[in-house]
Amino acid sequence: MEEEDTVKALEADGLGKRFRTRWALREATFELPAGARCALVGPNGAGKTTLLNLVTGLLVPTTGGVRVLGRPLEPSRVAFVAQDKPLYRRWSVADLLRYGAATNPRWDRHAAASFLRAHEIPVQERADRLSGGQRTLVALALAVGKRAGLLVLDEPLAELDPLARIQVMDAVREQETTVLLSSHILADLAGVCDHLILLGAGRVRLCGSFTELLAARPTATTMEDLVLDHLRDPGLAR
Ligand SMILES: Nc1ncnc2c1ncn2[C@@H]1O[C@H](COP(=O)(O)OP(=O)(O)OP(=O)(O)O)[C@@H](O)[C@H]1O
Repeated sequence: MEEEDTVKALEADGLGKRFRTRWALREATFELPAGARCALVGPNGAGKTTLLNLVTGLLVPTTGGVRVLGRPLEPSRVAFVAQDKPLYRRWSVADLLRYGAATNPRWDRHAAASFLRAHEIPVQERADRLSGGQRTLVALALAVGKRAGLLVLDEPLAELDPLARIQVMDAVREQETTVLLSSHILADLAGVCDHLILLGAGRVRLCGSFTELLAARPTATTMEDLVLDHLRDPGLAR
């Protein structure tokens, strides 16, 4: 039991990515405990998508590496909801579920189906005929079915109206697995996340649980205060 408690869901050690001569992310070292729901925030161009692509194995790091649940990164252990979701918009939701079943070794069709039922998503509908919020929920259902140890979401709230954002964040809150999600909508993250990684100009500026981070900065009373305080620092601009 003690050993289980100390296994980290995600560890990054000296993680960096350079595109030609430009570093998108440098020397990122952090860890997330199992069960954490972590907000990844930072200004445009700070390196959030790059970090998520490294954590999911879509990009190869220039330096350092990532471990998931104490082991070297295996893409099958990470579920990713990318910004452009879901992948095949001309397919029906049922087709997407069949694809999930065919491509994931630990596919849990009951979990995916009950997630879709709970959110009243019509499974015979084509993905491109669903609303943006429903499409995000379908992408989340596919991630839930994958039964991965880490769920990664890149700006799941972008372009969603307030009601859809609430629905998506409620769905994220229900997840028992470790979640890492990027967003610019701080107010929506605060009610769901308990950990924070703040990136600025390609470097990790803050990382930890809200409780620890707020205790270390007595002038901030909320996660939003904390982030805005740091974002106003001109050193964060690229
Ligand atoms: N494939 C690429 N080739 C060259 N440069 C890239 C590439 N991907 C990202 N970059 C650069 O790396 C930096 C970080 O980009 P990234 O997309 O990770 O930032 P971000 O924090 O996700 O930004 P946003 O909030 O605008 O989505 C930027 O300067 C970007 O131009």
